[in-house]
Amino acid sequence: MADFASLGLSDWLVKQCKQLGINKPTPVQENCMPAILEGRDCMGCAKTGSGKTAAFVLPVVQKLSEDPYGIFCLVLTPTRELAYQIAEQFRVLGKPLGLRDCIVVGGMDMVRQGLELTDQPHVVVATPGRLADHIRSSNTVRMNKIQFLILDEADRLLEQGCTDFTKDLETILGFLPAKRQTLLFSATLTDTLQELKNIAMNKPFLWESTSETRTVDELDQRYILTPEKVKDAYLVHLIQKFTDEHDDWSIMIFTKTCKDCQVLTMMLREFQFHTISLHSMMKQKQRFANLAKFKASVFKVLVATDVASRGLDIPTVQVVINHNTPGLPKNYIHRVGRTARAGRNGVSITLVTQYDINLVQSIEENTQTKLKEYPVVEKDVLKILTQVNVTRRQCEIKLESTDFDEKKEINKRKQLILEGKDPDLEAKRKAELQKIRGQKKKFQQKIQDTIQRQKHGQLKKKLRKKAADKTA
Ligand SMILES: Nc1ncnc2c1ncn2[C@@H]1O[C@H](COP(=O)(O)OP(=O)(O)OP(=O)(O)O)[C@@H](O)[C@H]1O
Repeated sequence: MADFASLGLSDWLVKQCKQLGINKPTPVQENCMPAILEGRDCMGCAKTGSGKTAAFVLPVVQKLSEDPYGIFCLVLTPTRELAYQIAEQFRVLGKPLGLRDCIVVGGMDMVRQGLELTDQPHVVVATPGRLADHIRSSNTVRMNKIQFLILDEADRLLEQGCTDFTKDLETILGFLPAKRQTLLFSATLTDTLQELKNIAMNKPFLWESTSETRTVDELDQRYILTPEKVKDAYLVHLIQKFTDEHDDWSIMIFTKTCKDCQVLTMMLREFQFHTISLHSMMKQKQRFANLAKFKASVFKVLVATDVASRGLDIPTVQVVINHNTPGLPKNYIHRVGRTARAGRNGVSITLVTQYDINLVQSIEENTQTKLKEYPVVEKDVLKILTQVNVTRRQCEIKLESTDFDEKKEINKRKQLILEGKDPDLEAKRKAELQKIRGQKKKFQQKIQDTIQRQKHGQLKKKLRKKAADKTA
């Protein structure tokens, strides 16, 4: 196996790696770093927690030490928390160089960011929306000397999910020099490979780990089949069990919506679990503060939406619980990848209702892994069922008395305005669409009823004929 020096890193950088416990290159580092140092575009697809960040940070820092000027490298990433984590790696590994970074993310002071950007940092780590805002609104930002463009979690940046980055990416890509190295990384790159290849134009070096499975072997993947109404009781039971048995374990719980995330946090607190939350309806400062407290193990339970599912590297996370079964296999891969990182063990437990069985099948097919049932003594869960459900309802009522839903509406309107849409017109369109859907449903129901009636009539006829034949 190669060492970092033989891959082309200077002695001082190898020393710097050692200080971080990075002694031997992981496969993604061993394979991608030489190509990047040679000047090639690169696409690296490797499992969660396999060291993809250092696979691009190290060659950039090496190159920067050889020829530093202007804003040298731009990293784009889908979430604000991830931007801070990546910047931290640049800062630590590039410390002997006096590397200067600038973080450009939404929810933080735009004026200050603007000033930092004009101060020509070596590395800019940004979320696409905020950086595109700076580019559109200011003529002082210069990025014409960029040597590296890096898209971390590249497939997420390009997919058209609930946050659509495509317009912002267009603005940013149009602003960058064509002559540059482009590096794309993710644990689920293959799903959008073609679109990604169009961004990395110079015949990119593509490296993909050869393993058949898409999740790490150190991860024990489990499921619990439960009716919807018993889900929360299972959740409380699991957390009680893990916190009783392992006082140094941290637990991440993923939920489908911000509201669910908030209610579950309130509920778990009622049961005296030290719980905090992370979702997009929180103020950014609160998001950072909560994540810092969770990382420092001040709080051992974090309830989060998918905003925390990608990239976050928190070594103490030993358990991931999916309160809802993720609709897409790749979301599952990233969520459960928050544990069992860098060779450590971890457990994931997905709560599955009868309606989610096909989702589990597609997760199993996609990851090439079979989820095993997690054994639970059912009567222990049933014992707490009423108490859990009553507590949840109380928390829901408490939340309804706040302006949580109102804030959601305001945020939605803000988002639509930012996208150049008229919120009232959109609401009208949505209502019309719902009306049409309702009519369609009614019509389908009518057809179904008629078919049922006809079948019933035919059956009756048959039975009558049978009875008549018998008596004859
Ligand atoms: N060569 C190495 N040896 C030991 N540890 C390493 C090495 N490279 C990176 N690490 C550590 O492994 C952990 C996971 O790395 P990283 O966050 O880069 O994973 P990733 O592949 O980007 O995962 P994800 O797909 O979830 O974003 C980090 O704590 C990092 O410091």
